[in-house]
Amino acid sequence: MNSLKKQMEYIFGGNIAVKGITLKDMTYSEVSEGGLVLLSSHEIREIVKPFLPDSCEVIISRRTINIVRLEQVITMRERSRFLVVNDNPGTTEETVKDLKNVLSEHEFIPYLVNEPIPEEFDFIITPGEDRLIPSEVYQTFDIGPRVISIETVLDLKRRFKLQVTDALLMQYYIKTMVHMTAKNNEKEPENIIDQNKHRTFSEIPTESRAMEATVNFARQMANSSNNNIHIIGETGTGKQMLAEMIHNESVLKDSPFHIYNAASKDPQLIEAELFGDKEEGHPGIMAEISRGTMYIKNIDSLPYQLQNRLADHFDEKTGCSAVRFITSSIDDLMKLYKEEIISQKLYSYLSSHILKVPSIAERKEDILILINDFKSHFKREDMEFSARVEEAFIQYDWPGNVRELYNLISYCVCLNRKYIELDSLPIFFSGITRNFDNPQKDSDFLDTEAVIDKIEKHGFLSESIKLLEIYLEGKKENASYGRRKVRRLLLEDDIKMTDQQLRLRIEILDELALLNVRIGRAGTTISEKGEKFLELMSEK
Ligand SMILES: Nc1ncnc2c1ncn2[C@@H]1O[C@H](COP(=O)(O)OP(=O)(O)OP(=O)(O)O)[C@@H](O)[C@H]1O
Repeated sequence: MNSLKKQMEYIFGGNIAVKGITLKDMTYSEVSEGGLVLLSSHEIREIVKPFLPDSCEVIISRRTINIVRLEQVITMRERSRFLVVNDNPGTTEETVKDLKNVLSEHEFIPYLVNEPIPEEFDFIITPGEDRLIPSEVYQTFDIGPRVISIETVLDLKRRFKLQVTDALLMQYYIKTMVHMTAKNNEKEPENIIDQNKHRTFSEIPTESRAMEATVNFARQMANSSNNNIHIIGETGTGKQMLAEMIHNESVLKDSPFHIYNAASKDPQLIEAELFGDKEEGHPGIMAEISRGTMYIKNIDSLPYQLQNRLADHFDEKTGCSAVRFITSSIDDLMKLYKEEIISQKLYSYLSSHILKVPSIAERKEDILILINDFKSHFKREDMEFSARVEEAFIQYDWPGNVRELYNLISYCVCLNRKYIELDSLPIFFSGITRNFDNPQKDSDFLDTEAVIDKIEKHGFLSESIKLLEIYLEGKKENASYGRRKVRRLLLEDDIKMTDQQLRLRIEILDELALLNVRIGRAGTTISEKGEKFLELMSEK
């Protein structure tokens, strides 16, 4: 799943917001109305269907072999015979077909797990399933897991009406395949949601007194014998994470952690899911749970008439140390009770052990700490934010809290740059620039010597300066120049460059954050840092 998500992010470069979810983490509220769902295979369609709102469009990603990884196989002597090993008959057949299409000079024989090994072949080939290889005797080519196909990429382009040519998208596609190949041996960072499964309180990075108090209280509750805990906090503050931590540090840690989200559901469905459905013949979650922690999020969305029934269940399970209930809400419990959203009986169960998770606005001292934590999570400790970006992060209100902060850092990671400037941040982050009408100069961030050093490794400094000047001209005229026009303007200054040389220069300047390279009509523009660099160079 991580791999498919990464491919999408690399290919579409931030033009599409991508969220990855594994089957085991799927819940009813995971996909919002009107979203587009890309499934990794046909097989999971029926399993996923009940979790998706009717208004969702579902497409199945066609997967194919990663051509970039075929280098060695392409150079083998002709008419070599390969035994193809994959995880099921369907995917084996598809892999054989794709290999035959691309490498018609060789022969490919499908291998079916649990069937005798065919008699005659020279090598084994597998798309990342080397654990299934039936014989160690033969030389094996592992061509890495199958990748999203170009048809699916073009299909997505059409559906999202992206302003990018097929040719450019194709180039990004190939670049992504090369990237996937180069990174193949590196361990992908785990999904942060999966991480909660092993997380404990010691992993909450904080210097906020409010957060510290919450964690200390949670630690005490984890090991106390009370069955009910209620967590209050704005969206994305980490309520679910805290609930999982409580579970992980309690005596129940080896039992399951169940999640039920009561938000945006039909009352009859909630009743059937929690308390059973006689016609369908299932007893309901409450009757089925015999051990572990049950986390019910958005408890205030539970229909009023079901609340006392739930409270009765709490009653039944009180004293039974095998089950604990943790509930959560965004609003304060007293307010919910006063507004008659929560019944008196349920209130009396929930109000005795309350944890409040502070919002980011209430713990601004933690912003840079959290950012460092996320940078190391993505193994991108080298990524640096300019002083203005850091300042803007502190100023911003973060309505989506830690989730929004995490998403923004993962966006920055996808930019694949060392230095992040204000104008590298996504447009939706507009709130951040509001306070910067009079921006202070960010001179200490620009290490001119290091920049010159890097530029000179790839060509003449004077040429890159000219290039930046051209883009500055373009910015003043409010025009984004294509490469052909840039080459013509360079020629006027007697600088002759092939398209490939120009592309490389642009890439280097992009890496140094002196240029902002964007796909499609947005085009390439000079960044604030690029302008600053030109200013400093003209003073020299
Ligand atoms: N202190 C933290 N350190 C690291 N990651 C955190 C922290 N707090 C939250 N997160 C991450 O932020 C994201 C949101 O957290 P979580 O889902 O627990 O929030 P929530 O309050 O339950 O949100 P909602 O009410 O919208 O469901 C998760 O990916 C979580 O792992």
